Order: sequence, then C-alpha cells, then structure tokens
Amino acid sequence: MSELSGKVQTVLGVMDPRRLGRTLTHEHLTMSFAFCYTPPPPGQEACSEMPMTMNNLYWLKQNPYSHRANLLLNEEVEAVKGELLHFKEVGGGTIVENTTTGICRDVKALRRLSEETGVHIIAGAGFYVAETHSSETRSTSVEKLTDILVNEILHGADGTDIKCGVIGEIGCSWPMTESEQKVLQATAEAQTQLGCPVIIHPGRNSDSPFHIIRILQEAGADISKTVMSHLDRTILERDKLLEFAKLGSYLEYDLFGMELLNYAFCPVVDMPCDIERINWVRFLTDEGYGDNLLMAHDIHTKNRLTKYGGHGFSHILTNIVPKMKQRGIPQSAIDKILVENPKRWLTFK
Ligand SMILES: CC(=O)NCCS(=O)(=O)O
Repeated sequence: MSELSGKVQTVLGVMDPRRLGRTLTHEHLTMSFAFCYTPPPPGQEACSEMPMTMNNLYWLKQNPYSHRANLLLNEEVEAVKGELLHFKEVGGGTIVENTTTGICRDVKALRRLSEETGVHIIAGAGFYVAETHSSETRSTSVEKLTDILVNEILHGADGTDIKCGVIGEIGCSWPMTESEQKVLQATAEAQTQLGCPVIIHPGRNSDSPFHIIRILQEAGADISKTVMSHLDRTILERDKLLEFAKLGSYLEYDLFGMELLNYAFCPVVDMPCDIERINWVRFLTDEGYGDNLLMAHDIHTKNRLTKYGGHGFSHILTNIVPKMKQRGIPQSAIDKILVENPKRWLTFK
C-alpha cells in the first residue's frame, strides 16, 4: 500500500477525495497538437494560416486540425484561466488534465491555474502516442519507463516538484507500435506499485480498446481503475460496446462539444453529435454500466474555447446536464458520472 492510499493527488498536493466535487476527467488546459496538423481540403489551403476571426469560426469548427495556430492551446493560458473561473462559478470542482509527454505538458502552468482559480487540477504522467516519442523513449526498457512514471507521481514531473495524480492519457495508435506497447506494460507495473488511476487514449479502430485491455491485463494492471477514453469516436456499434463494457474499465464519453461533419483523423468515422453522446450514456446506464461512466470535453484546440466562439469548459454543466435530465436520465445517475465515479477512480488504492 502506498503513502497515497485513500487520497487523490492534485498539482497542489494530496487531498481528501471528498473535496473533488464535480469532475471533468479528460481535459487539456495547455498543450500543443502541432504534430497532428492535417492539410485543409483541396482548394482551401490558404485557410490554414487565416486569422481566427468571427467569419472564420465555422470553418475552424469543421476543420480544427487544418489551422496551424488553432493547434496551439498552450498560447491561451489567460483565456483558460477565465474559463476555469466560470467553471467554478457554475459548480465545477476538479479537472483532470491529461497532457502527457509529447504534447507539451506544462505542470507549472497547471499549478498556477489551480492557485489562481481554486479549481482542483490533477496532472497526467506518461507518454502520448508513438509519433511523439523521442528516440530515447523508444529505446528505453519497460523497467526504466516504469521508473519514469513512478517518479512523476511520487516526486514530480518535468524537473519540478509538481506531482501527477494519474497515469495518462497514455497514447496508443492503431496499429499499436512496439514503443506504445512498452509504455502500456510500464503503466501496468507502475499502477501495481502505486495503486494509481490510469487513463488510456485508444487508437482509432474499434478493436483498439480490446487490444489495449488485453495488454494491460497480461501485464497485471487493475482494469477496474483504468479509463478507456474517446469511446464516442471509437466503438459505434451497440453489441461491440456492450462486449467491451464487460471487461470492466471506466467508459469515457469525452468529446462533448465536438460536432463536425468530417473527422479528418479517421474519415470513415461519423463523429457523433452531443445528443447522440447523451443517447450512448443513457444506453449504457440502462444496461447497468452507470458505475463505469465518465464524461468530459477533451478540449485540445483553441476554437473550442469561449474566446473563439466555442463551448468552453462549462458546456457539460451548463448545457449537457439539463439535456440529460430532459431525456430522462435521473439526477442520481448524473451525480455518479460527474462526482462518484471520478472520485472512486481518482482515489489511490
Ligand atoms: C488530445 C487528444 O488526444 N484528443 C483526442 C482527439 S481524437 O480525435 O479523439 O483522437
């Protein structure tokens, strides 16, 4: 049993889990997604450099990854601070900040944001997808990777004394690379040592979450303390989703607010709209998985901030929760998703 047992760990230190309140389990407050730049559709090349003005906002919403500056959320710390103050005003308590090594994690900015807004922030340890792994990471052994993860939780990340409180988001591609597989095995080992929460970014294929859980299980992970993110764009077939739910991880719908026609990273996927996400949440609740559900926005581009006409970090509390109630999801089920399940997941064993 670790010294963190029964506690959660925020960027300001260890805390009683009862203080978390309403929690968004998958967000980014400062990160760069520059490596994911995707050229605009033919004939629209000039749009990638255009100013982020009112008349361009709809294009940005439809093509968020085709505009270079839009991928630099790390340029908007002041705007994010304003968003967090509003999140608190509307009843928000905690944000799990999933930025890991590879997409410009900035734990000092997270600590400052938490101090200045009063929102509890939990930082993520580990590595994003292989495309962002350094050559050093790729050649590191599972044992050394485990040491890095454990160190980020027990001693601090990126040369600071600011400690992470979850492992993840751990990035996986489809097909998975050897380096990603090693990081997953190290994640399982670090989780066994520390009893910590884990959160995974699956590849963009409905077989990816199954494959990841198998690797984690074989390496000894505690699947009941593991979140599978981005199910909204990953498993879009009911029977397959129920088959996955039986494996026992948390099931996260974390792209609330993201509504677009063309999902550039995987054009064969029809990205659901928010009402469809609510329907998935209701389906899983009705099927008995209410204790496994989590929700978030996974804001990772500028255009989703209210400064740029986006929905912002308060969208779930302000707009989605009332809609869930209107669609017959009881308050008790909503409280599980926003309070009880995050608390159980984030508490160290
Ligand atoms: C930051 C991040 O990984 N967001 C997920 C984007 S995706 O399109 O769902 O993979």
